Formats: sequence, structure tokens, C-alpha cells
Amino acid sequence: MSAASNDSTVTQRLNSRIAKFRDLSPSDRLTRVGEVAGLGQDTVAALRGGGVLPPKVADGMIENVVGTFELPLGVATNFTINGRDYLIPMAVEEPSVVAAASYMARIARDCGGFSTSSTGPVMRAQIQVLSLEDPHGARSRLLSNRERILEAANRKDRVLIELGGGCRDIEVHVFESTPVGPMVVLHILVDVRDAMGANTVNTMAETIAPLVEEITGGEVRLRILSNLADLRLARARVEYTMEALATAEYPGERMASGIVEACALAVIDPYRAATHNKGIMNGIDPLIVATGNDWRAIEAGAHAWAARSGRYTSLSRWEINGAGRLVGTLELPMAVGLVGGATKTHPAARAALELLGVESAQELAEVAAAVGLAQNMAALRALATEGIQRGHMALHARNIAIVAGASGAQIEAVASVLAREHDVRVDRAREVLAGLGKDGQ
Ligand SMILES: CC(C)(COP(=O)([O-])OP(=O)([O-])OC[C@H]1O[C@@H](n2cnc3c(N)ncnc32)[C@H](O)[C@@H]1OP(=O)([O-])[O-])[C@@H](O)C(=O)NCCC(=O)NCCSC(=O)C[C@@](C)(O)CC(=O)[O-]
Ligand SMILES: NC(=O)C1=CN([C@@H]2O[C@H](COP(=O)(O)OP(=O)(O)OC[C@H]3O[C@@H](n4cnc5c(N)ncnc54)[C@H](OP(=O)(O)O)[C@@H]3O)[C@@H](O)[C@H]2O)C=CC1
Repeated sequence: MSAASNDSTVTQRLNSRIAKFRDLSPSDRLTRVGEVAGLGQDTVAALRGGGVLPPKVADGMIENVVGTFELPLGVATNFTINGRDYLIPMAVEEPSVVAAASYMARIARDCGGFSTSSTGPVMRAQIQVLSLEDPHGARSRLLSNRERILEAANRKDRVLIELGGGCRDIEVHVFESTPVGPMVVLHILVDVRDAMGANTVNTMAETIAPLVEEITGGEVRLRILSNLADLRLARARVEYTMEALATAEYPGERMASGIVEACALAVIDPYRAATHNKGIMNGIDPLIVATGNDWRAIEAGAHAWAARSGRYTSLSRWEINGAGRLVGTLELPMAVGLVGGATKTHPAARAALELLGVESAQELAEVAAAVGLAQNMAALRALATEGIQRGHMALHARNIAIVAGASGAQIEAVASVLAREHDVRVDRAREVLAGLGKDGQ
């Protein structure tokens, strides 16, 4: 099921194609984004950053707080997902990520954009039962007490039940032989609605532990969610025509076959798959961070899913279909929330969610999958043709210029020399800087 509509008559909240966005100053970009998305002054101020997280709030979020830590917040443009335009907030330290996502989204929008779907927001928690003489008998007793277990779990969280969520089902996994004897692991499957759901399901798991001991006659140890959120999947698909892929240097067919060949290596080889999937997470993590979600949970879920067959592989697939179009697909667990965690406490996370305009956690999950697929495509496109260094290092050159001591107009001036010379090194940056005035001339 898709959280956002596939209907081409879908109402447009905004137009994500903002001409010459990259050429504006950060302040003018923010003003444009505020206008395009119809954001209020408080939201715009929260996106601007610079001390928007009050020390008292930060102190309430984690322990031993001494300050706050800032990252650049970029906005990826051009995204069309299920016929609707989105501006994507991305908090990330790595150059070229936001540019790459925007670029692939620009090409995709001319080919119909991204299509997404997702399963319901169902999380698992595990309850480990030890000291069992008859693990299969314990399994059978747990399954026949399914209704009692569901009822006990659901008694705990009235708000979630009223919202249409709650514990839906159980599974029982038997491990006959482990280093600590036989083990039964009860899974509770919980629809957590718009929460990431960790606290929700952990509370349920702890609540029903005494009942599980009563039913099994064993001893409960762990009661914790699984980050392999395999019942909470988000999927994205994109199709590119050969004309859309073509550049002055490469025909579309060459580009497409190069991308398919690059993906084939990631499918069969874990060494490549790790890097390929890192490229996908380059797109997803910055959105997860910007919206105040738990990026460790998303990373854990993605890589566990990639290894679910016992062999670590690519999260995405790229192929050429019968109509001669390049088709990319991505499917991965996506445990994200619009409530809970820092999503409501951090002012910038609230503002990022408002900019996105997503109405459910499922919609956010689908947007994240689309951004991951765009990012994957950008990296493969570069790798399959000119290599990663030209585009990436040209943007990284600005970082190197700053490391060399450049400021203001000097940054762009030094970076452009490094990029032109294909020599992005700090010592060269220092030499270039020494020859410049304060105005970068
Ligand atoms: C970097 C580009 C996009 C340049 O590509 P280009 O051909 O120089 O770009 P362009 O100047 O022709 O611009 C095309 C569009 O890109 C965007 N764009 C372009 N430049 C900017 C900019 N400065 N600021 C904002 N947006 C920018 C922008 O949308 C622009 O369209 P416009 O809106 O202007 O009509 C391209 O070379 C690319 O996509 N490279 C891949 C970059 C990448 O993957 N970076 C991730 C870091 S590397 C890594 O960690 C992962 C990896 C690679 O190992 C994963 C793997 O192995 O699979
Ligand atoms: N392994 C892991 O990944 C772990 C992660 N965590 C952390 O847990 C946090 C996320 O837990 P989570 O359970 O999402 O957070 P919360 O417990 O903060 O939020 C969930 C609660 O919000 C209330 N709620 C209000 N509106 C909604 C809605 N529309 N949909 C769903 N629930 C709603 C519900 O009931 P009510 O109002 O009654 O509370 C629900 O139980 C993150 O900070 C994560 O880092 C924690 C432990 C382990």
C-alpha cells in the first residue's frame, strides 16, 4: 500500500524545482524555501539553525550535556514522489550528497518521478525465555494463549489503541540447542502507527513478561525490540528513459548498462555491497537525522535486511526493462516516526518535518526510500562513467579550501582552482590561497 497517492490529480503543495537554487546565498535559499513551502517565520528560523536547540531542552534529551553540535542542513530539490513534489531536508557533513540527490531527482521528474509503497508500521519485540525443559511444548502453550498475550500487551497503551495501533500478532521461535541450553523467543508484532515504536514495544514486552513465564514455566531474560524491522518495509522505484540518461559524453544506453553492471557486482560481492549500500544510506541518513529520527536503528535495520539470506548483498536492483528503460528498485526496513524520540523535542526536526509536509510515518518512510534510490543512482552513474572523483572532489574542494585557511570569497576562488586542476590537496590549496587577496581576487 502506498501512503502517498499515485493519482496524477494529486494536489501539489509545492513545486520542488527551484531554478538557480544552488546560485543563491544560504540566507536567500532559506527565504526561497520558506516561500515555496509556505513556512511560517518560526519554522524558517528553526531551519536556519544557530542555537535553535535551547540548552534546557538539550539537557533534557541526553545526559551530561555540555552544549549542542551543528551540522549543515541542505535541501534537495526536484523530488517528485507518487506525483507529489517534496523538498528534502538533509543534515549531513559530506559534500556532493545533496547535489547528487537533487541531480538524479531532476532527471527522474522528467520520467515521471519516483513511485513508492510500504507495508504497515509493524515492529517486533523479542522476549527470550530460558530454563525450559520442553521448548516445543512452551511454543505450543504460547500459541494457544495468543489472545491472552495480545490482550495483556494492549492493556498497556490506550493511546496507541485509540489511534488504531496495538499488538496484532505473535510468533514463537524455538532454538533447541544454544550455548546456554534450549531457548524460546516470543515475538510480539505491534502496529506502532506514527511512532518509531521502540519505547512502545519495549514497554509492552516488559509488561507481558510475567505472563510469558506463567505460560511457559521458563525464565524471561531479554525483552527488547528487534531492529530488523522486516515487517515495516519501504519501497521505491524509478524508471529512466535512455534520452533522459544521455549526456554530451555518454549515450543513455552506455550509462544504463554501466549502472546495471555496477549493481551486478554489489549483488554478488559483499565488499562492493557494503560501499553500494553506504551510497544508499548517504541519502537516507541525512533525512533521518534532519527529522530527529534514530539513524542507528535505520542503519542496523538496513544492513541486517541486506544480510537476511546469510550473504550480505545490495539493497537495490538496477535492470533494463522490455521498454528499454533503466529501472531502479529499493526495498528496506524503515522504522521512522513523526512522534517520539527527538521528532517533537528538537525545533529543527519539527521544522524539517513541516517542510517535508508528510502526514504519516509511512509517508516519511517512503520518501526516505526514494531519496536512498536517487542517491544510489547518482553514485552508480558517476562510477560507471567518469568516476566519483570529478563531481565529488570538485565539491569537496571547498572543504579543503577552508582547511587551508580560506574564508569568505576566498573559499570559492581556491576551490575552483583546485577543481579545475583536478588537484584537491591542502598544500596546493595553501599555495593558491597565498596568491589571493581577502576578496578572493
Ligand atoms: C556532484 C554531481 C551532482 C555533479 O554533477 P554535474 O554533472 O557536475 O552537475 P551539473 O552542474 O550539471 O548539475 C546537475 C544538477 O545537479 C545538482 N547540482 C550539481 N552541483 C550542485 C551544487 N554545487 N549545488 C547544488 N546542486 C548541485 C543540481 O540539481 C543540478 O541541476 P540544476 O538544478 O542546477 O539544474 C555528480 O557528479 C554526482 O552526482 N556525483 C556523485 C556524487 C556522490 O555520489 N556523492 C556521494 C559521496 S561518494 C560516497 O560516499 C559513496 C560511494 C560513491 O562510494 C557509493 C558507491 O560506491 O556506490
Ligand atoms: N533498539 C532501538 O532502536 C531502541 C531505540 N530506542 C529509542 O526509542 C525512541 C522511539 O520510541 P517510540 O516508541 O517511537 O517513542 P515514544 O514512546 O516517545 O512515542 C510513542 C508513544 O507516543 C504516543 N503517540 C502519540 N501519538 C501517536 C501516533 N500518532 N502514533 C503512535 N504513537 C503515538 C503513544 O502513546 P502514549 O502517548 O501513551 O505514550 C506511543 O506509545 C527513539 O528515541 C529511539 O532512539 C529505545 C530503545 C531501543
